[in-house]
Amino acid sequence: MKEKNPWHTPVTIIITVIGVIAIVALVTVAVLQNRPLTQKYKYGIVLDAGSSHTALYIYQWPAEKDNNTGRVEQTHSCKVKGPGISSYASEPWKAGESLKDCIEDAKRRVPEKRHDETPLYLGATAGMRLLSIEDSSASNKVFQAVEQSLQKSPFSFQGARLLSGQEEGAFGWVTVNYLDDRLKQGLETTGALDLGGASTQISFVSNNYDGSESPKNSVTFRLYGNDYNLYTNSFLCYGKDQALRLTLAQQTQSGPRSILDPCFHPGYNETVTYSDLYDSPCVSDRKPQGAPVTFTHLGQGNSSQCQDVVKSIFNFTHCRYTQCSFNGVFQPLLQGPFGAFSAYYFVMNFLNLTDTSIPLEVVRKRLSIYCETPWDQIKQRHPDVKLKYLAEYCFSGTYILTLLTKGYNFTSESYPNIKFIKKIKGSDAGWTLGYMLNLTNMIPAEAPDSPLLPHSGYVSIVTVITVLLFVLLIFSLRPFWPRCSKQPQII
Ligand SMILES: Nc1ncnc2c1ncn2[C@@H]1O[C@H](COP(=O)(O)OP(=O)(O)O)[C@@H](O)[C@H]1O
Ligand SMILES: [Ca+2]
Repeated sequence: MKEKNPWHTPVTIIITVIGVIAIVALVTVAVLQNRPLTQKYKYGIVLDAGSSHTALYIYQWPAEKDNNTGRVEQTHSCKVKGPGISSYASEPWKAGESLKDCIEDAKRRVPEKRHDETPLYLGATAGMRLLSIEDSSASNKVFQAVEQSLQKSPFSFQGARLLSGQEEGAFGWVTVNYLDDRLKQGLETTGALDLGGASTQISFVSNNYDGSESPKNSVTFRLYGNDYNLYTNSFLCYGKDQALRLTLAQQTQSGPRSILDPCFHPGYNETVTYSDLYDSPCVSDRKPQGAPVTFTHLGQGNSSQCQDVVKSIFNFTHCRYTQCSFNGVFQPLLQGPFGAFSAYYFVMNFLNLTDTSIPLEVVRKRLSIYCETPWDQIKQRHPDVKLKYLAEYCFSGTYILTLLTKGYNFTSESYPNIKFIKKIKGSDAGWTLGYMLNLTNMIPAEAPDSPLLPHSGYVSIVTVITVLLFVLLIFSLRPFWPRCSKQPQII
């Protein structure tokens, strides 16, 4: 006789069906209820008005998660055509006009319904710092012109202002460490090295620096529950364009008709106007009296002499602190890894020298071979590179190595701690992101509460527990199971 399968009794079938429906319903509800809300983004726009050019950056972050780290990313950047806004001192309205194309671009990139809630900031750096020293009314007019132009945009314009060197250095440091997810996790931070055209910044955390020695170099932050005591310094006139002026001023003090410049390639030959060269507060007080109108700038391509000329723009004679970098500026002991960006990256990348595991001596050797290469050959090898940049890479490379080793005291041992970087996780390294995070209060002082589990972990646990409960339920109903006896049943 056939034994009847106890699972096939109507009671168990009903329990099973109800159970399965209950599990499916429970898991569905749990998943839907806790699903991350459809991703809606918020946006922020920062204009970096640098000395050589202006760039616009668009950032986005999930609308629900303003307070979480590592969530703001750069989605787009736009390079403004023409020079930096400080170059429009004599026709300020053109500074405002110059920004229009990138604003139009941003209008297309940010969804229209978000335009009026998207904050728009403009921060100006060393070019405008120099203009405000030279001619403060001209710099005010340039700011007025860009403000007028940006107020007409559909975005929520929050003002155009001059960043201090301290802010520029500190926000660059915030950007690098935010993008690397180092702040929320309380990890050892990365120092920031920013080389611009008119100024250069160094910012890092050093254990033996509490800010009491030279307080003007100290910036303190409380971010995600951690305290940071940051050392930062900005050297005005030590961006690479102004540093080049300093070396040219050094070589033209006697008012010569021509100079043989060791930092330019052999065969390089350009006419330079004295009044152009000395038209900057970095050198204007040293303009030689009775010089001719122009001089001929000839290249010599002599690396060791170039190093000497570059070294001569740094002053190491006085230091009223326990230790200094240069020009009497306090600097604590270097510590930790460093990210070097902006012109550090452009120059070292062009020279194929971004790999800092190459020994410093080899880097110097390769650079000297490059500097000694005739100008004609260099032009032939790089027909697509802007001639102004191309002519200056030998000087710029030498300046970078001198600034790092003689200026900041990096050694052959600590040089590999530097990484030349352009972007981190798709966002440009620079002060703009840190500036926006600060102004939108996007980095909280205390660590935000985070969910115990990620969404997927939560769903798995709910499913497993539900299945377990169901199995338990089935077993607890055992007394009601139909008897399953081995005895033959009487039909
Ligand atoms: N492709 C490139 N090659 C070499 N130098 C570059 C390149 N792109 C930009 N630069 C230089 O990077 C520097 C950027 O400085 P910038 O941000 O404008 O000035 P600052 O930060 O001092 O206000 C300038 O010296 C500019 O010439
Ligand atoms: Ca800059």
